[in-house]
Amino acid sequence: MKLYNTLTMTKEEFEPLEQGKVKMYVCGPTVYDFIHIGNARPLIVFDTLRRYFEYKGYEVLYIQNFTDIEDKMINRANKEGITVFELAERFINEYYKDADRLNVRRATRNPRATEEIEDMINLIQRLLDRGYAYVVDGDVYFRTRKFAEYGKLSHKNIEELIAGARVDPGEKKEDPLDFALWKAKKQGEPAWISPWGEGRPGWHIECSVMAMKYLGETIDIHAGGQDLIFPHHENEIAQSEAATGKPFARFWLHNGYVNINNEKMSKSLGNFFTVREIIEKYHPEALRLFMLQAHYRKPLNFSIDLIQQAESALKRIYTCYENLENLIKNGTMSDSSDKELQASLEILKARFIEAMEDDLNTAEATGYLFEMVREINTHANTCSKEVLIFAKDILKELCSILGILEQYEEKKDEIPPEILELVEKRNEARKAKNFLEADRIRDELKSLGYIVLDTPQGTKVERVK
Ligand SMILES: Nc1ncnc2c1ncn2[C@@H]1O[C@H](COP(=O)(O)OP(=O)(O)OP(=O)(O)O)[C@@H](O)[C@H]1O
Ligand SMILES: [Zn+2]
Repeated sequence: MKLYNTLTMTKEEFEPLEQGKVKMYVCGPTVYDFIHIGNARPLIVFDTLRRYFEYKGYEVLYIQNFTDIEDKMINRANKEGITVFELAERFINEYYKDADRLNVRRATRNPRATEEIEDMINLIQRLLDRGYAYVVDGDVYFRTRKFAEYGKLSHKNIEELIAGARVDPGEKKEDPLDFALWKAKKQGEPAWISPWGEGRPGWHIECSVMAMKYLGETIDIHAGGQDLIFPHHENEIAQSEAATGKPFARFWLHNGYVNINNEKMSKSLGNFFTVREIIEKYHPEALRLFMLQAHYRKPLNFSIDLIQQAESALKRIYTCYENLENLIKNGTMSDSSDKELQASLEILKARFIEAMEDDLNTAEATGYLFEMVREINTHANTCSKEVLIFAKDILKELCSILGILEQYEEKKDEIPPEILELVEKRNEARKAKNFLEADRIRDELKSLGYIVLDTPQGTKVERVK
Protein backbone atom coordinates (compact mmCIF):
# COMPACT_ATOMS: atom_id res chain seq x y z
CA MET A 1 0.00 0.00 0.00
CA LYS A 2 1.19 3.52 -0.74
CA LEU A 3 0.82 6.27 1.84
CA TYR A 4 1.72 9.93 1.54
CA ASN A 5 4.37 10.73 4.13
CA THR A 6 4.49 14.37 5.23
CA LEU A 7 8.10 13.82 6.27
CA THR A 8 9.33 12.95 2.78
CA MET A 9 6.52 14.70 0.88
CA THR A 10 6.07 11.62 -1.29
CA LYS A 11 3.83 8.61 -1.53
CA GLU A 12 5.84 5.73 -0.17
CA GLU A 13 5.26 2.01 -0.09
CA PHE A 14 4.18 1.17 3.44
CA GLU A 15 5.63 -1.86 5.18
CA PRO A 16 5.45 -2.10 8.96
CA LEU A 17 8.66 -2.44 10.92
CA GLU A 18 7.54 -5.67 12.49
CA GLN A 19 5.98 -8.11 10.07
CA GLY A 20 2.21 -8.37 10.33
CA LYS A 21 1.91 -5.69 13.00
CA VAL A 22 1.14 -2.00 12.50
CA LYS A 23 1.89 0.38 15.35
CA MET A 24 0.04 3.64 14.99
CA TYR A 25 -0.52 6.66 17.18
CA VAL A 26 -3.21 9.25 16.52
CA CYS A 27 -3.34 12.53 18.45
CA GLY A 28 -6.61 12.56 20.31
CA PRO A 29 -8.94 15.35 21.42
CA THR A 30 -8.47 17.85 24.18
CA VAL A 31 -11.43 16.85 26.30
CA TYR A 32 -12.86 20.22 27.26
CA ASP A 33 -16.01 20.13 25.14
CA PHE A 34 -18.05 18.03 22.71
CA ILE A 35 -16.14 17.14 19.56
CA HIS A 36 -17.02 19.01 16.38
CA ILE A 37 -17.22 17.79 12.78
CA GLY A 38 -13.60 18.88 12.16
CA ASN A 39 -12.36 16.77 15.06
CA ALA A 40 -14.35 13.84 13.67
CA ARG A 41 -12.32 13.80 10.45
CA PRO A 42 -9.11 12.31 11.90
CA LEU A 43 -11.23 9.88 13.91
CA ILE A 44 -13.03 8.60 10.85
CA VAL A 45 -10.20 8.57 8.33
CA PHE A 46 -7.63 6.95 10.59
CA ASP A 47 -10.19 4.45 11.85
CA THR A 48 -10.78 3.58 8.20
CA LEU A 49 -7.05 3.15 7.65
CA ARG A 50 -6.94 0.85 10.65
CA ARG A 51 -9.92 -1.14 9.36
CA TYR A 52 -8.20 -1.48 6.01
CA PHE A 53 -4.99 -2.74 7.62
CA GLU A 54 -7.04 -5.24 9.59
CA TYR A 55 -8.85 -6.29 6.43
CA LYS A 56 -5.45 -6.98 4.91
CA GLY A 57 -4.65 -9.21 7.85
CA TYR A 58 -2.41 -6.96 9.96
CA GLU A 59 -2.70 -6.74 13.69
CA VAL A 60 -3.03 -3.05 14.49
CA LEU A 61 -1.89 -1.52 17.74
CA TYR A 62 -3.84 1.72 17.76
CA ILE A 63 -3.14 4.29 20.44
CA GLN A 64 -5.10 7.50 20.74
CA ASN A 65 -4.55 9.77 23.71
CA PHE A 66 -6.82 12.11 25.59
CA THR A 67 -5.25 15.49 26.32
CA ASP A 68 -6.74 16.12 29.74
CA ILE A 69 -4.38 18.81 30.96
CA GLU A 70 -3.84 21.98 28.94
CA ASP A 71 -4.70 25.68 29.05
CA LYS A 72 -8.12 25.11 27.44
CA MET A 73 -8.93 22.46 30.04
CA ILE A 74 -7.91 24.71 32.93
CA ASN A 75 -9.82 27.74 31.64
CA ARG A 76 -12.99 25.78 30.97
CA ALA A 77 -12.90 23.98 34.34
CA ASN A 78 -12.40 27.29 36.17
CA LYS A 79 -15.27 28.84 34.23
CA GLU A 80 -17.60 26.00 35.18
CA GLY A 81 -16.38 25.84 38.77
CA ILE A 82 -15.37 22.18 38.51
CA THR A 83 -12.03 20.43 38.63
CA VAL A 84 -10.04 19.66 35.52
CA PHE A 85 -10.50 15.99 36.39
CA GLU A 86 -14.31 16.32 36.50
CA LEU A 87 -14.30 18.16 33.18
CA ALA A 88 -12.17 15.44 31.58
CA GLU A 89 -14.37 12.64 32.96
CA ARG A 90 -17.44 14.27 31.52
CA PHE A 91 -16.09 14.87 28.03
CA ILE A 92 -14.26 11.56 27.76
CA ASN A 93 -17.66 9.93 28.33
CA GLU A 94 -19.27 12.16 25.72
CA TYR A 95 -16.40 11.43 23.34
CA TYR A 96 -17.01 7.68 23.55
CA LYS A 97 -20.73 8.14 22.92
CA ASP A 98 -20.04 10.06 19.68
CA ALA A 99 -17.16 7.88 18.51
CA ASP A 100 -19.14 4.67 19.12
CA ARG A 101 -22.07 5.96 17.12
CA LEU A 102 -19.70 6.85 14.28
CA ASN A 103 -18.54 3.20 14.33
CA VAL A 104 -15.05 4.29 15.29
CA ARG A 105 -13.49 1.14 16.70
CA ARG A 106 -12.17 1.47 20.20
CA ALA A 107 -8.43 2.08 20.29
CA THR A 108 -6.15 -0.59 21.69
CA ARG A 109 -5.64 1.94 24.43
CA ASN A 110 -6.62 5.53 25.19
CA PRO A 111 -3.98 6.80 27.60
CA ARG A 112 -4.73 9.98 29.50
CA ALA A 113 -1.98 12.56 29.84
CA THR A 114 -2.54 13.04 33.58
CA GLU A 115 -1.97 9.34 34.20
CA GLU A 116 1.44 9.37 32.52
CA ILE A 117 3.11 12.24 34.35
CA GLU A 118 5.86 10.10 35.84
CA ASP A 119 7.02 8.94 32.42
CA MET A 120 6.94 12.53 31.18
CA ILE A 121 9.19 13.59 34.05
CA ASN A 122 11.55 10.76 33.16
CA LEU A 123 11.74 11.78 29.50
CA ILE A 124 12.34 15.41 30.42
CA GLN A 125 15.13 14.28 32.76
CA ARG A 126 16.69 12.29 29.92
CA LEU A 127 16.67 15.41 27.74
CA LEU A 128 18.25 17.44 30.55
CA ASP A 129 20.93 14.78 30.98
CA ARG A 130 21.76 14.91 27.28
CA GLY A 131 21.92 18.70 27.20
CA TYR A 132 18.77 19.11 25.11
CA ALA A 133 16.86 20.91 27.83
CA TYR A 134 17.39 23.50 30.57
CA VAL A 135 15.57 24.72 33.67
CA VAL A 136 14.58 28.34 34.33
CA ASP A 137 12.63 29.18 37.49
CA GLY A 138 10.77 25.88 37.59
CA ASP A 139 10.05 25.82 33.83
CA VAL A 140 11.91 23.38 31.62
CA TYR A 141 12.54 24.24 27.96
CA PHE A 142 13.74 22.25 24.97
CA ARG A 143 16.91 23.63 23.38
CA THR A 144 15.58 23.62 19.83
CA ARG A 145 18.71 24.68 17.93
CA LYS A 146 20.65 21.77 19.38
CA PHE A 147 18.43 19.40 17.42
CA ALA A 148 19.95 19.87 13.97
CA GLU A 149 17.04 18.36 12.08
CA TYR A 150 14.45 20.69 13.55
CA GLY A 151 11.98 21.70 10.82
CA LYS A 152 12.29 18.47 8.84
CA LEU A 153 8.59 17.59 9.13
CA SER A 154 7.09 21.00 8.42
CA HIS A 155 9.84 21.71 5.87
CA LYS A 156 10.55 25.08 7.40
CA ASN A 157 13.98 26.62 7.80
CA ILE A 158 15.28 28.22 10.96
CA GLU A 159 14.87 31.81 9.66
CA GLU A 160 11.20 31.26 8.89
CA LEU A 161 10.75 29.67 12.28
CA ILE A 162 12.39 32.51 14.13
CA ALA A 163 10.18 35.01 12.36
CA GLY A 164 7.11 33.13 13.61
CA ALA A 165 8.36 32.33 17.11
CA ARG A 166 6.60 33.89 20.08
CA VAL A 167 7.81 34.52 23.57
CA ASP A 168 5.05 34.86 26.13
CA PRO A 169 5.54 37.43 28.87
CA GLY A 170 7.22 35.78 31.83
CA GLU A 171 9.01 33.14 29.75
CA LYS A 172 12.76 33.17 30.19
CA LYS A 173 13.91 31.18 27.20
CA GLU A 174 17.47 31.10 25.89
CA ASP A 175 16.07 31.35 22.38
CA PRO A 176 12.62 32.24 21.02
CA LEU A 177 12.54 28.87 19.23
CA ASP A 178 12.67 26.90 22.47
CA PHE A 179 9.43 25.38 23.74
CA ALA A 180 8.19 24.29 27.14
CA LEU A 181 8.56 20.71 28.31
CA TRP A 182 7.41 21.51 31.84
CA LYS A 183 5.56 24.56 33.13
CA ALA A 184 5.96 25.77 36.70
CA LYS A 185 2.72 25.97 38.66
CA LYS A 186 0.68 29.15 38.41
CA GLN A 187 -2.03 30.18 40.85
CA GLY A 188 -5.21 28.14 40.47
CA GLU A 189 -3.67 25.49 38.23
CA PRO A 190 -3.43 21.77 38.94
CA ALA A 191 0.17 20.70 39.53
CA TRP A 192 2.34 17.65 40.04
CA ILE A 193 5.56 17.33 42.00
CA SER A 194 8.73 17.16 39.90
CA PRO A 195 12.49 17.53 40.42
CA TRP A 196 12.05 21.16 39.19
CA GLY A 197 9.25 22.01 41.57
CA GLU A 198 5.47 21.76 41.22
CA GLY A 199 4.12 22.13 37.71
CA ARG A 200 2.55 20.42 34.72
CA PRO A 201 3.80 19.00 31.44
CA GLY A 202 3.76 20.85 28.13
CA TRP A 203 1.40 19.51 25.47
CA HIS A 204 4.03 18.12 23.08
CA ILE A 205 5.83 15.94 25.61
CA GLU A 206 2.55 14.11 26.36
CA CYS A 207 2.31 12.58 22.93
CA SER A 208 6.01 11.65 22.69
CA VAL A 209 5.73 9.78 25.97
CA MET A 210 2.45 8.01 25.30
CA ALA A 211 3.46 6.95 21.80
CA MET A 212 6.83 5.54 22.89
CA LYS A 213 5.48 3.94 26.06
CA TYR A 214 2.77 1.93 24.33
CA LEU A 215 4.32 1.38 20.91
CA GLY A 216 8.10 1.58 21.32
CA GLU A 217 10.77 4.14 20.44
CA THR A 218 10.19 3.83 16.69
CA ILE A 219 6.58 3.57 15.57
CA ASP A 220 5.13 2.93 12.13
CA ILE A 221 2.59 5.71 11.78
CA HIS A 222 1.88 8.93 13.59
CA ALA A 223 -1.25 10.76 12.51
CA GLY A 224 -3.45 13.77 13.16
CA GLY A 225 -4.95 16.85 11.55
CA GLN A 226 -2.69 19.04 9.42
CA ASP A 227 -2.75 21.84 11.98
CA LEU A 228 -0.66 19.56 14.18
CA ILE A 229 2.31 19.39 11.78
CA PHE A 230 3.74 22.54 13.29
CA PRO A 231 4.58 22.99 16.06
CA HIS A 232 3.10 19.89 17.74
CA HIS A 233 4.51 17.09 15.60
CA GLU A 234 7.73 18.91 14.81
CA ASN A 235 8.31 19.23 18.56
CA GLU A 236 7.36 15.62 19.21
CA ILE A 237 10.05 14.54 16.74
CA ALA A 238 12.67 16.81 18.31
CA GLN A 239 11.98 15.59 21.87
CA SER A 240 11.71 11.92 21.03
CA GLU A 241 14.67 11.68 18.68
CA ALA A 242 16.90 13.84 20.87
CA ALA A 243 16.20 11.48 23.77
CA THR A 244 16.50 8.14 21.97
CA GLY A 245 18.76 8.87 19.01
CA LYS A 246 16.34 6.79 16.89
CA PRO A 247 13.76 7.79 14.28
CA PHE A 248 10.47 8.41 16.09
CA ALA A 249 7.77 7.74 13.51
CA ARG A 250 8.41 6.30 10.05
CA PHE A 251 5.25 7.67 8.43
CA TRP A 252 3.55 10.96 9.27
CA LEU A 253 -0.03 11.19 8.02
CA HIS A 254 -2.15 14.32 8.15
CA ASN A 255 -5.78 14.90 7.26
CA GLY A 256 -6.95 18.13 5.62
CA TYR A 257 -9.41 20.49 7.24
CA VAL A 258 -13.14 20.37 7.40
CA ASN A 259 -14.11 23.89 6.39
CA ILE A 260 -17.20 26.01 6.60
CA ASN A 261 -17.38 28.47 3.74
CA ASN A 262 -13.72 27.71 3.01
CA GLU A 263 -12.61 28.54 6.53
CA LYS A 264 -11.31 25.94 9.00
CA MET A 265 -14.04 24.74 11.32
CA SER A 266 -12.85 25.51 14.83
CA LYS A 267 -14.04 26.28 18.29
CA SER A 268 -12.25 29.58 18.43
CA LEU A 269 -13.94 30.89 15.27
CA GLY A 270 -17.32 29.65 16.49
CA ASN A 271 -18.12 28.24 13.02
CA PHE A 272 -18.68 24.66 14.11
CA PHE A 273 -21.32 21.97 14.38
CA THR A 274 -20.88 19.36 17.06
CA VAL A 275 -20.96 15.73 16.03
CA ARG A 276 -23.76 15.26 18.56
CA GLU A 277 -26.13 17.75 16.97
CA ILE A 278 -25.59 16.25 13.51
CA ILE A 279 -25.98 12.59 14.45
CA GLU A 280 -29.12 13.35 16.39
CA LYS A 281 -30.73 14.51 13.14
CA TYR A 282 -28.96 12.39 10.53
CA HIS A 283 -27.76 8.83 10.34
CA PRO A 284 -24.29 8.77 11.97
CA GLU A 285 -22.99 6.74 9.05
CA ALA A 286 -24.01 9.60 6.74
CA LEU A 287 -21.32 11.69 8.44
CA ARG A 288 -18.86 8.87 7.94
CA LEU A 289 -19.75 8.54 4.28
CA PHE A 290 -19.56 12.31 3.84
CA MET A 291 -15.97 12.27 5.13
CA LEU A 292 -14.94 9.24 3.09
CA GLN A 293 -16.34 10.57 -0.17
CA ALA A 294 -13.43 13.02 -0.10
CA HIS A 295 -9.74 12.17 -0.11
CA TYR A 296 -8.45 12.55 3.44
CA ARG A 297 -5.74 15.07 2.54
CA LYS A 298 -8.03 17.42 0.64
CA PRO A 299 -9.98 20.25 2.26
CA LEU A 300 -13.63 19.37 2.74
CA ASN A 301 -16.42 21.87 2.93
CA PHE A 302 -19.21 21.00 5.32
CA SER A 303 -22.85 21.95 4.92
CA ILE A 304 -26.20 20.50 5.96
CA ASP A 305 -27.06 20.01 2.30
CA LEU A 306 -24.02 17.80 1.83
CA ILE A 307 -24.93 15.71 4.87
CA GLN A 308 -28.43 15.24 3.49
CA GLN A 309 -26.95 14.10 0.19
CA ALA A 310 -24.66 11.68 2.00
CA GLU A 311 -27.66 10.34 3.91
CA SER A 312 -29.58 9.66 0.69
CA ALA A 313 -26.52 7.94 -0.73
CA LEU A 314 -26.23 5.83 2.41
CA LYS A 315 -29.88 4.90 2.10
CA ARG A 316 -29.25 3.60 -1.41
CA ILE A 317 -26.70 1.18 0.03
CA TYR A 318 -29.04 0.03 2.79
CA THR A 319 -31.95 -0.41 0.35
CA CYS A 320 -29.78 -2.38 -2.04
CA TYR A 321 -28.67 -4.65 0.78
CA GLU A 322 -32.23 -5.10 2.01
CA ASN A 323 -33.42 -5.99 -1.50
CA LEU A 324 -30.69 -8.59 -1.77
CA GLU A 325 -31.80 -10.11 1.52
CA ASN A 326 -35.42 -10.24 0.37
CA LEU A 327 -34.53 -11.75 -2.99
CA ILE A 328 -32.35 -14.35 -1.33
CA LYS A 329 -35.25 -15.27 0.93
CA ASN A 330 -38.01 -15.21 -1.67
CA GLY A 331 -36.20 -16.31 -4.82
CA THR A 332 -36.05 -14.76 -8.31
CA MET A 333 -37.47 -15.62 -11.73
CA SER A 334 -34.25 -16.46 -13.55
CA ASP A 335 -30.47 -16.61 -13.35
CA SER A 336 -29.79 -15.03 -16.72
CA SER A 337 -27.67 -12.14 -15.29
CA ASP A 338 -25.46 -14.30 -13.09
CA LYS A 339 -22.33 -14.08 -15.16
CA GLU A 340 -22.63 -10.39 -15.89
CA LEU A 341 -23.21 -9.34 -12.29
CA GLN A 342 -20.54 -11.59 -10.89
CA ALA A 343 -17.96 -10.34 -13.38
CA SER A 344 -18.70 -6.67 -12.85
CA LEU A 345 -18.66 -7.02 -9.07
CA GLU A 346 -15.28 -8.70 -9.21
CA ILE A 347 -13.88 -5.90 -11.35
CA LEU A 348 -15.34 -3.19 -9.13
CA LYS A 349 -14.02 -4.82 -6.00
CA ALA A 350 -10.54 -4.95 -7.51
CA ARG A 351 -10.79 -1.25 -8.36
CA PHE A 352 -12.02 -0.46 -4.87
CA ILE A 353 -8.99 -2.19 -3.37
CA GLU A 354 -6.66 -0.51 -5.86
CA ALA A 355 -8.01 2.88 -4.79
CA MET A 356 -7.52 2.04 -1.11
CA GLU A 357 -3.96 0.94 -1.86
CA ASP A 358 -3.28 4.34 -3.39
CA ASP A 359 -2.94 6.49 -0.29
CA LEU A 360 -6.33 5.49 1.09
CA ASN A 361 -8.27 6.99 -1.77
CA THR A 362 -11.71 6.49 -0.29
CA ALA A 363 -13.10 9.14 -2.65
CA GLU A 364 -12.55 6.79 -5.57
CA ALA A 365 -13.36 3.67 -3.58
CA THR A 366 -16.80 4.96 -2.59
CA GLY A 367 -17.40 5.77 -6.26
CA TYR A 368 -16.85 2.10 -7.13
CA LEU A 369 -19.10 1.08 -4.26
CA PHE A 370 -21.97 3.09 -5.75
CA GLU A 371 -21.28 1.56 -9.15
CA MET A 372 -21.70 -1.81 -7.47
CA VAL A 373 -25.01 -0.74 -6.01
CA ARG A 374 -26.20 0.30 -9.48
CA GLU A 375 -25.07 -2.99 -11.00
CA ILE A 376 -26.81 -4.97 -8.29
CA ASN A 377 -30.02 -2.98 -8.63
CA THR A 378 -30.03 -3.55 -12.38
CA HIS A 379 -29.36 -7.28 -12.32
CA ALA A 380 -30.47 -8.72 -9.00
CA ASN A 381 -33.95 -9.73 -10.15
CA THR A 382 -32.47 -12.08 -12.70
CA CYS A 383 -29.76 -13.73 -10.61
CA SER A 384 -29.54 -17.04 -8.82
CA LYS A 385 -29.50 -17.27 -5.06
CA GLU A 386 -25.82 -18.12 -5.16
CA VAL A 387 -24.86 -14.93 -7.00
CA LEU A 388 -27.16 -12.85 -4.82
CA ILE A 389 -25.35 -14.13 -1.75
CA PHE A 390 -22.04 -13.37 -3.45
CA ALA A 391 -23.22 -9.79 -4.11
CA LYS A 392 -24.49 -9.35 -0.58
CA ASP A 393 -21.21 -10.58 0.91
CA ILE A 394 -19.08 -8.30 -1.27
CA LEU A 395 -21.22 -5.30 -0.37
CA LYS A 396 -20.94 -6.08 3.32
CA GLU A 397 -17.21 -6.75 3.08
CA LEU A 398 -16.36 -3.45 1.39
CA CYS A 399 -18.76 -1.42 3.51
CA SER A 400 -17.21 -2.81 6.65
CA ILE A 401 -13.80 -1.46 5.55
CA LEU A 402 -15.45 1.96 5.40
CA GLY A 403 -17.33 1.41 8.65
CA ILE A 404 -20.80 1.72 7.15
CA LEU A 405 -23.79 -0.65 6.82
CA GLU A 406 -23.05 -1.65 10.38
CA GLN A 407 -26.32 -0.57 11.93
CA TYR A 408 -28.39 -2.79 9.71
CA GLU A 409 -29.52 -5.59 12.04
CA GLU A 410 -30.29 -3.13 14.74
CA LYS A 411 -32.45 -1.03 12.47
CA LYS A 412 -34.31 -4.03 11.13
CA ASP A 413 -35.31 -5.39 14.52
CA GLU A 414 -36.40 -2.11 15.94
CA ILE A 415 -40.12 -1.88 16.69
CA PRO A 416 -41.37 1.72 16.63
CA PRO A 417 -42.67 3.09 19.93
CA GLU A 418 -46.21 3.68 18.58
CA ILE A 419 -46.44 -0.03 17.72
CA LEU A 420 -45.22 -1.05 21.17
CA GLU A 421 -47.84 1.26 22.63
CA LEU A 422 -50.60 -0.48 20.66
CA VAL A 423 -49.33 -3.87 21.83
CA GLU A 424 -49.45 -2.62 25.39
CA LYS A 425 -53.03 -1.37 24.91
CA ARG A 426 -54.01 -4.76 23.52
CA ASN A 427 -52.49 -6.49 26.55
CA GLU A 428 -54.50 -4.24 28.82
CA ALA A 429 -57.69 -4.99 26.88
CA ARG A 430 -57.02 -8.71 27.19
CA LYS A 431 -56.41 -8.39 30.90
CA ALA A 432 -59.74 -6.59 31.23
CA LYS A 433 -61.30 -9.43 29.20
CA ASN A 434 -62.30 -6.93 26.51
CA PHE A 435 -61.57 -9.38 23.70
CA LEU A 436 -63.42 -7.40 21.09
CA GLU A 437 -61.11 -4.44 21.63
CA ALA A 438 -58.05 -6.74 21.79
CA ASP A 439 -58.95 -8.22 18.40
CA ARG A 440 -59.56 -4.80 16.94
CA ILE A 441 -56.08 -3.68 17.99
CA ARG A 442 -54.59 -6.88 16.60
CA ASP A 443 -56.21 -6.11 13.24
CA GLU A 444 -54.98 -2.53 13.38
CA LEU A 445 -51.43 -3.78 14.02
CA LYS A 446 -51.78 -6.18 11.14
CA SER A 447 -52.80 -3.39 8.82
CA LEU A 448 -49.67 -1.52 9.96
CA GLY A 449 -47.53 -4.54 9.06
CA TYR A 450 -47.06 -6.18 12.47
CA ILE A 451 -48.32 -9.47 13.83
CA VAL A 452 -48.78 -10.25 17.49
CA LEU A 453 -48.17 -13.72 18.81
CA ASP A 454 -49.44 -14.78 22.21
CA THR A 455 -46.88 -17.27 23.47
CA PRO A 456 -46.46 -18.92 26.87
CA GLN A 457 -43.60 -16.47 27.48
CA GLY A 458 -45.89 -13.51 26.82
CA THR A 459 -46.91 -11.45 23.83
CA LYS A 460 -44.43 -10.97 20.99
CA VAL A 461 -44.65 -8.61 18.09
CA GLU A 462 -42.96 -9.07 14.75
CA ARG A 463 -42.80 -7.20 11.51
CA VAL A 464 -44.50 -9.04 8.66
CA LYS A 465 -41.78 -9.92 6.17
N1 LIG B 1 -11.52 21.78 11.07
C1 LIG B 1 -10.80 20.68 11.26
N2 LIG B 1 -10.65 19.82 10.24
C2 LIG B 1 -9.95 18.68 10.37
N3 LIG B 1 -9.34 18.31 11.52
C3 LIG B 1 -9.46 19.13 12.59
C4 LIG B 1 -10.18 20.35 12.51
N4 LIG B 1 -10.14 20.96 13.72
C5 LIG B 1 -9.42 20.16 14.54
N5 LIG B 1 -9.01 19.06 13.87
C6 LIG B 1 -8.25 17.92 14.41
O1 LIG B 1 -8.97 17.37 15.50
C7 LIG B 1 -8.05 16.70 16.39
C8 LIG B 1 -8.36 17.08 17.82
O2 LIG B 1 -7.84 18.33 18.07
P1 LIG B 1 -8.10 19.27 19.30
O3 LIG B 1 -8.88 18.60 20.37
O4 LIG B 1 -6.80 19.91 19.63
O5 LIG B 1 -9.02 20.32 18.56
P2 LIG B 1 -9.86 21.51 19.12
O6 LIG B 1 -9.08 22.25 20.12
O7 LIG B 1 -11.22 21.06 19.47
O8 LIG B 1 -9.90 22.23 17.75
P3 LIG B 1 -10.15 23.74 17.42
O9 LIG B 1 -9.69 24.57 18.58
O10 LIG B 1 -9.31 23.87 16.18
O11 LIG B 1 -11.60 23.81 17.15
C9 LIG B 1 -6.66 17.07 15.90
O12 LIG B 1 -6.12 16.00 15.13
C10 LIG B 1 -6.91 18.28 15.01
O13 LIG B 1 -5.94 18.39 14.00
ZN1 LIG C 1 -0.32 14.79 19.90
